[in-house]
Amino acid sequence: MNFGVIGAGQMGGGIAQVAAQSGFSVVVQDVKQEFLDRGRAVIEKSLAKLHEKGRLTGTPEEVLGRIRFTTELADFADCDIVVEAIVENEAIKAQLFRQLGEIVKPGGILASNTSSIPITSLATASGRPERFIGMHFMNPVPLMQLVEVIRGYSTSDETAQRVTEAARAMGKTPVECNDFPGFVSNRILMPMLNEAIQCVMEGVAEPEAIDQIMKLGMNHPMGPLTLADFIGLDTCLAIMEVLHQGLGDDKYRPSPLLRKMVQAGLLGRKSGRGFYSY
Ligand SMILES: CC(=O)CC(=O)SCCNC(=O)CCNC(=O)[C@H](O)C(C)(C)COP(=O)(O)OP(=O)(O)OC[C@H]1O[C@@H](n2cnc3c(N)ncnc32)[C@H](O)[C@@H]1OP(=O)(O)O
Ligand SMILES: NC(=O)C1=CN([C@@H]2O[C@H](COP(=O)(O)OP(=O)(O)OC[C@H]3O[C@@H](n4cnc5c(N)ncnc54)[C@H](OP(=O)(O)O)[C@@H]3O)[C@@H](O)[C@H]2O)C=CC1
Repeated sequence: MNFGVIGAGQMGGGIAQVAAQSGFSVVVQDVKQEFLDRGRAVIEKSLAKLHEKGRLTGTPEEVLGRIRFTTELADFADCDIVVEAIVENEAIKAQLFRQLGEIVKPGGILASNTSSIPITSLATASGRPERFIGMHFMNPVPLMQLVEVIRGYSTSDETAQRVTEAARAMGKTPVECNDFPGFVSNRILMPMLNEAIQCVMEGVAEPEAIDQIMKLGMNHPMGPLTLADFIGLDTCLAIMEVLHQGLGDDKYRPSPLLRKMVQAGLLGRKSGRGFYSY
């Protein structure tokens, strides 16, 4: 299997890693060499950790040897499946898929790891809607079980089947749903994180207390503000905007504090500061 990944950020790097762990031959692309170098370093660290715990088949070097890093989209020409994991912005993703539709071999499947953007719109941009699908991995990819598989309006059964098989080969459990804003995962998760942010804004409790209450009281592995910082506050805001616009209900209005923090460049873990400092 020739597997392509676009974007070497936290999701793209993780997807490339698990694809290589399952024996696929992987190409990862990002716009600048420095992003590729950073992505590679994160993958190396994760592989070392898994190896140390005896949870890796083969050595980290063997797995890394199956990943090729590039800045050229042309290197995806021979891929069987390409998963996009760039910034959560519909216009930027659509532009990328217009290009990819021209580059990837006709039988190749294009997939998006988008958290919320309509799969059907991206499928139209790609020019190959039958061979387009949502393949939504969870963060951190090497540790999380789920892949949410989202069919667009024209996605073929064969495409859904091939992507489901690929997800299983990557050690994941694929679960299918339909193309509605935020799908299932973020339609349910993100309003909870948004509400936690609203609690900070209204002074209901300090961030640490909100996280403790949800961890100890609901057995969540991470408190909602820790999780929002982990996902990236820019990504959380982008998802809330899609829910708000797409479902047309003010219950999905992004918290003004979330908007202000993103404007201030406080994006969470990836920028060094969000609700906590890293
Ligand atoms: C926004 C979207 O569109 C969709 C989304 O993804 S939403 C986000 C979904 N994800 C979640 O909700 C994650 C919630 N958090 C969790 O499930 C857990 O905190 C977790 C699985 C991340 C960690 O589990 P944990 O065992 O309780 O925590 P922790 O002890 O910190 O980590 C376990 C180990 O895994 C390691 N680890 C963490 N990330 C790793 C990675 N990427 N690769 C390899 N190892 C990793 C840690 O270093 C740690 O190792 P040690 O035991 O040696 O210290
Ligand atoms: N964070 C999460 O928990 C999850 C995120 N997702 C989704 O995955 C996608 C990526 O998110 P995440 O990995 O967190 O984001 P990151 O910000 O970590 O990574 C995005 C990467 O894509 C690069 N990029 C930006 N624009 C382009 C472009 N035009 N062409 C190629 N590469 C580009 C970025 O470069 P630069 O540094 O220049 O911006 C960066 O390396 C989003 O759609 C998000 O919604 C899905 C599941 C979970």
